[in-house]
Amino acid sequence: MISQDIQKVLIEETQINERCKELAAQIEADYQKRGQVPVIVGLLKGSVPFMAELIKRFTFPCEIDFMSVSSYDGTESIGDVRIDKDMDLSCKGREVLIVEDIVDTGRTLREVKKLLKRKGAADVKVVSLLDKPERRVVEIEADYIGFRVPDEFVVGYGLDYNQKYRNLPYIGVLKPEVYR
Ligand SMILES: O=P(O)(O)OC[C@H]1O[C@H](OP(=O)(O)OP(=O)(O)O)[C@H](O)[C@@H]1O
Ligand code: HPA
Repeated sequence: MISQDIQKVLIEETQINERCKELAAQIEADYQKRGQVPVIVGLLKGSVPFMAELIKRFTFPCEIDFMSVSSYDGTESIGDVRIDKDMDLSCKGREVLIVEDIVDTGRTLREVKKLLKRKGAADVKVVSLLDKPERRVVEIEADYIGFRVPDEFVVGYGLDYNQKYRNLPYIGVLKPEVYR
């Protein structure tokens, strides 16, 4: 059982669901005012559970797409951001809402925002389930944040360690022996 590898739970599933409700209401109010049909772009793979929980609460018209970018090897940021899969839809002249699982160093977000702006997106906003501000090396903030987390490597609810633990329904910290 993967839950045996967890040292502590930081954020319970019920807290995540509650926060998703609040975030969805806030985003809905903002986008309704704008009157456009935004493209909601999930960054694979970590954003999948959060995106699913969030978008089912939207009642405004929107389109969904995904991008795949990689920037981590184990617990280490490789410093470089690689685009493995681009959006299928065009973002030219569109309002884009990026869905992230975590903003850590900020490098991924900087590169993805840069790319979408270069491709002509009219507006790029970001919603992230987690924010780890102590680790930031790039000056960037998400527009909507679920929870702030301390400077610890977290897993669950989409977040992985070496591709595992994404399916945990909560956010937790692994036992140190798992990294050995
Ligand atoms: O702020 P940063 O330091 O750039 O880190 C945040 C990014 O790192 C993780 O992606 P990863 O490359 O591990 O891909 P994944 O979503 O498939 O796990 C996470 O999903 C964010 O996209
Ligand atoms: O704390 C983290 N956990 C999982 N993936 C991550 N990518 C950046 N930071 C993290």
